[in-house]
Amino acid sequence: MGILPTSDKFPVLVVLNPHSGLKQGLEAWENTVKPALNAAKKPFRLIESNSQGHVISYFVDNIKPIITDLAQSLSNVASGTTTADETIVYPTSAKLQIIVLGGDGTVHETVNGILKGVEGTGFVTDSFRPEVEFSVIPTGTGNAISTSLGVTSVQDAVDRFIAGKTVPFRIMSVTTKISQLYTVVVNSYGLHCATVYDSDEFRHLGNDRFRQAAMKNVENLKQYEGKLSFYGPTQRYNRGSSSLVDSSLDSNIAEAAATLTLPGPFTYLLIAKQASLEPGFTPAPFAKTSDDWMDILAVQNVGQAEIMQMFGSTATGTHVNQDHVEYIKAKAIELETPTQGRLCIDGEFFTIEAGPEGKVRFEVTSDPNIQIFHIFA
Ligand SMILES: Nc1ncnc2c1ncn2[C@@H]1O[C@H](COP(=O)(O)OP(=O)(O)OP(=O)(O)O)[C@@H](O)[C@H]1O
Repeated sequence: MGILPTSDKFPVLVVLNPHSGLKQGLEAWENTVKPALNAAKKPFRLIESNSQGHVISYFVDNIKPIITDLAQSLSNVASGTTTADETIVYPTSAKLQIIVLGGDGTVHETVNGILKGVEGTGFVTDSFRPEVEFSVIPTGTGNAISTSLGVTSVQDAVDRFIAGKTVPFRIMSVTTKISQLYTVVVNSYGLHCATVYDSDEFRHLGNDRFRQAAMKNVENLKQYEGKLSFYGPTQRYNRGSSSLVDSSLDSNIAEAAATLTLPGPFTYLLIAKQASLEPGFTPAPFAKTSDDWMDILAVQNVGQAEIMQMFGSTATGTHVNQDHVEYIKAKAIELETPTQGRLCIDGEFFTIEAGPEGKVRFEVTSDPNIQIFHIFA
């Protein structure tokens, strides 16, 4: 039996966003990541993002041929005595490695491009299910994924890639009547979303852009109308016992009746998959990159003093002990707003249409054809 090239010979895809953060991606690539790949004799293919949305369209258009090539590189040729007896044995899985030099938005584009590129094609099935292994090199602004995994530098991220240990990288689905996409870090509504929206004008300040924009929005604090409904199991933070306590054991997330409802209005609402959104800012301290929950931080109808008090404790995650903070882990939730609203999904903006027609459902799906991602940790 002859073995054709293995995945070690298949190129690592390197997605470089030269615009992320303070534009340090290219330098990190040339000075640290490329030399490490060359030293490890790992072939690579560089994909340089040239505009917003480029990475999504690249993967929508190319993921199928890439995975086909990868699967072929892993195929075994079982030989008989003559060439005519040879049969090709295709693998049931294939691991595609992707290094992202950018921020969370670039990981978001990569994940969405890959899943859009394979959806509805029968390309990912029980008999063949590719897996994607991400190495995220922190060269964005917030670097939420890297920060939440405790990655401290470009070199640390490269070392973890070379060491080769991965953990599941779970994602959330966000669905409305007319659209569907995936979130890797956080969905937000209210003050946080307004802050991200306004922060682009302060991009030259690096990480400080979020603080500047947050202060601007706290000064003009608004309340955001909306109702949040929970389906299936939930765990709610209990301040008395300082722990998460099962508040619904209902395992059916498709149930019509909500197990819990927060009536709003929301001052601040996060639906997070990562604990930290940037170094020193850990609003969802119980969130885990690899678990099958999403973490909801909800602050309803409070004033500037309560918001500032919360911000004062988010570095340590102790804000969950404050009276006005609700912290709940869930599998499926729906947000409905009485008027048109704005949702922020991994730094991108999305319009929520008013009323039941515009309802947005967030879910950590257990579909193995969606949860195909791992991350070097
Ligand atoms: N060549 C390009 N020129 C301008 N913008 C780009 C380019 N390529 C991608 N983009 C956009 O850059 C934006 C920022 O990317 P990214 O999220 O990686 O960095 P960041 O916002 O600085 O970091 P983080 O998300 O970690 O806070 C994304 O909206 C992406 O679509």
